Amino acid sequence: MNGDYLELTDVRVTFDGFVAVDGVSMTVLQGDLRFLIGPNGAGKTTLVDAITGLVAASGSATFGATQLLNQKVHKIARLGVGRTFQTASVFEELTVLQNLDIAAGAGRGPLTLLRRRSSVPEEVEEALEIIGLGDLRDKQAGVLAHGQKQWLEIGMLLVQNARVLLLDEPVAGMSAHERDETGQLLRRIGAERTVVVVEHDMDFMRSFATSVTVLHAGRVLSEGTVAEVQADPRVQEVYLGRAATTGEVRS
Ligand SMILES: Nc1ncnc2c1ncn2[C@@H]1O[C@H](COP(=O)(O)OP(=O)(O)OP(=O)(O)O)[C@@H](O)[C@H]1O
Repeated sequence: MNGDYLELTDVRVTFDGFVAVDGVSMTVLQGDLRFLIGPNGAGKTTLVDAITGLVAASGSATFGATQLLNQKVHKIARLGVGRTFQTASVFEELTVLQNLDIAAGAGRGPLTLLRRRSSVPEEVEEALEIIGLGDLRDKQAGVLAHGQKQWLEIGMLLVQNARVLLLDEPVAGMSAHERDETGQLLRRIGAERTVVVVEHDMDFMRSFATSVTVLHAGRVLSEGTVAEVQADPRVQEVYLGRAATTGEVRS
């Protein structure tokens, strides 16, 4: 096993005395496509916020040998840990290529950024290929379909050399076709990276998760393969029972 894995130990986040994340420990290996599921308010997004520096936390979250908790947001990004939000945050007036170029420049100094580019950098070409937006490179991001914007945002993490990707509900609002394309994309990028997907879409989880962690009231309720967590009576009681007919769980 190389050092490319995310290890959380007893992560705890408190808001004014309210414990939102209550001692979470989990390990996500490179090549794993880990889904983080659980009812609304379980603490999924707060856990991702803690790992990416948006909220203070106690405990430990390491990637390689580096402690991520309570570091500055930009430092965590530079360490190779990237995230997306529920709403895609791309620059709508800029083209696909410009969005990727700016993201690629996040790690470079201002002087290098100002220098005119004669060709498309290799990492941007690669990202375009992986996210399947090569033909749309000169389109304004604002005219992309919802799914394509999410893929562009993932591409922006790839050009920043993210080794850990934390994706918050990446398929929310997508068509069935877009969901499937997104699953294939996550498989491609997940083979060489550590990917954690926060999701409520249980059909999507069943199709693409290689492992699942179920959070409930800030704690890990269950963890294992899709089959294992689905068969866990505690999970059925607090969460999956409600999804039996809809495929989607919202409380
Ligand atoms: N900034 C904050 N201040 C106070 N409480 C917060 C804050 N952020 C989140 N919480 C609370 O922490 C708990 C966990 O919220 P969180 O958004 O992490 O849950 P979640 O599992 O991501 O839910 P959802 O599936 O609805 O996105 C909730 O009770 C929420 O109200």
